[in-house]
Amino acid sequence: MLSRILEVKKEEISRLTLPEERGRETVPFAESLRKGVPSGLIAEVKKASPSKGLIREDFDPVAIAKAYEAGGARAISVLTDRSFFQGAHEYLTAVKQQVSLPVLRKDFIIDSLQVQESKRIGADAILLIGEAMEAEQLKVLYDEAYSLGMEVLVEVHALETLKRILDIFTPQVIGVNNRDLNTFETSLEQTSVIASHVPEEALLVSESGIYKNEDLLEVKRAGAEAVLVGESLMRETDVEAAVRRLLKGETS
Ligand SMILES: O=P(O)(O)OC[C@@H](O)[C@@H](O)c1c[nH]c2ccccc12
Repeated sequence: MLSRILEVKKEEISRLTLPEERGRETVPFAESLRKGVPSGLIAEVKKASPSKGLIREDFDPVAIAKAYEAGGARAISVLTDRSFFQGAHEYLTAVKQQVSLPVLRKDFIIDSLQVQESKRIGADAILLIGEAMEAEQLKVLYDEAYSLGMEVLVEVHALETLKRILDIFTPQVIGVNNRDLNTFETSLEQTSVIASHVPEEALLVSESGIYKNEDLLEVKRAGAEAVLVGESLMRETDVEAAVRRLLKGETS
């Protein structure tokens, strides 16, 4: 699956022209998550996914992001990939303009042009997926993002991938994707597999497959300092109440 997505991305990049700068001032991402520790929540605006199909029919990205903020999330993730996740750049720009939390651009970023584009559409942080490129290339895009004033969530699924990256540098924020992007298999245990190899100074985020407060407690016990949650919140009618239930009053 991941390789199919990357093929489509390469084609998109070949046609990419940079939009005008649309965002506002950037808001610190890692710092906001650290304030949420022990469970800084990145809540994701996600309409659909290749594994689950359409997740939410009644889809108003700004209303959802505002409910996430009111419920106690520390950052908002917005899917901008159109082809596989029915996302849009416009969703991110709109959320950035109307919500004060930092906004993470969730997409398959493998090229410098996409990093520049992220800044222009208003991202405070971007996702870089370890499995999507060589560690050297990831470092180049990582440095470029920081030089533009953005931050980076470096995601890995496999321990091997993390080791390749740590051989080169230590990212400030490291995410474990509990879902394997090739098979879609999801297991929260992946967080414990990775956690003991993550350097102390990096902030560890556990991503995907978190449905309830017990799941959150499980990944926290494994060492996660923040979580990234999409589907389970997107399926709820009252999104704000769902965030509160997930966090169970653990953050202010
Ligand atoms: O909907 P979930 O299971 O709560 O997962 C959210 C997020 O982790 C997931 O959307 C995700 C993690 N890494 C990605 C990379 C690309 C696209 C999507 C993702």
